[in-house]
Amino acid sequence: MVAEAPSIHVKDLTYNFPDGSAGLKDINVDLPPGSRTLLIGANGAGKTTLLRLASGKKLTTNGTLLIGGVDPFKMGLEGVTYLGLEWVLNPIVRNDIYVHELLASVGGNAYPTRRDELIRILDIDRRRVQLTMGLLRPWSILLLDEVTVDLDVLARSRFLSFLAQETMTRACTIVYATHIMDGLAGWPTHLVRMTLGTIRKFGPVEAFDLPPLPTGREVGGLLRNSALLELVLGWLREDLEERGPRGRKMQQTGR
Ligand SMILES: Nc1ncnc2c1ncn2[C@@H]1O[C@H](COP(=O)(O)OP(=O)(O)OP(=O)(O)O)[C@@H](O)[C@H]1O
Repeated sequence: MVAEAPSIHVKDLTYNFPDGSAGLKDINVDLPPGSRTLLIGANGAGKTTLLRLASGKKLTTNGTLLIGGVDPFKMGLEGVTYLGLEWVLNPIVRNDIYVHELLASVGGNAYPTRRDELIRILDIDRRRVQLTMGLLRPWSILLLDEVTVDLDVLARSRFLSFLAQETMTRACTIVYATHIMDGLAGWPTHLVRMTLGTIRKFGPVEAFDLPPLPTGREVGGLLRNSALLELVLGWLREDLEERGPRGRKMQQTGR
């Protein structure tokens, strides 16, 4: 990890949506410089909301949010990149502009080495150029909101290696919200577990008890999952049991 990379510090942060509904409650998280964090939680747990707040796109309702020691909303921070699906699936990629022209339009020619490396790693075609455009400028904080759904497993694996390499060679810090645990073993340095707008637990990967895997390549005829996926499956089952089925209230009141 590179020491001058920014840290992420969130203290007693509560956020309500403009319609008054609760978004995040009492969030406390500390992620060190140069860390690679996986943000994990069921649909609707608040991952996107937290990432967008950290990117400075929303005003924090109360509490403290500091990226590299400063408030991203007030400072309009340079070097904080938020990439979500709305960015990578933007229909711009379906028009006829060439890859190099698109990359040049976001300053690609200023970073020829990064541009060419990203083109190689992502095996760029028009669908992937959008992701490259978002990653091109050397960010110091990357907030990724599952952007790899469109990548095949080889491209995703190379992309994850590229991100790990970035944190080891430049001053940068990554938070990645994903539901796809495939190929992530060994990638994160930290985990954050979110449930219903709250942080359930966070810390270095070593602080989490990864469930023991059954020995042998197969279990009951199925290939075994990674320890990370087993851990996350356990969390989501627990969340589901605690929360109950969606729409239960509606069903009850409708009877
Ligand atoms: N602008 C908004 N106004 C009111 N409620 C919202 C708004 N945006 C999101 N929500 C609600 O807040 C909750 C958290 O949403 P969020 O998108 O942060 O979850 P998430 O963990 O990223 O989910 P997913 O895994 O499905 O992307 C959800 O119940 C969502 O419906």
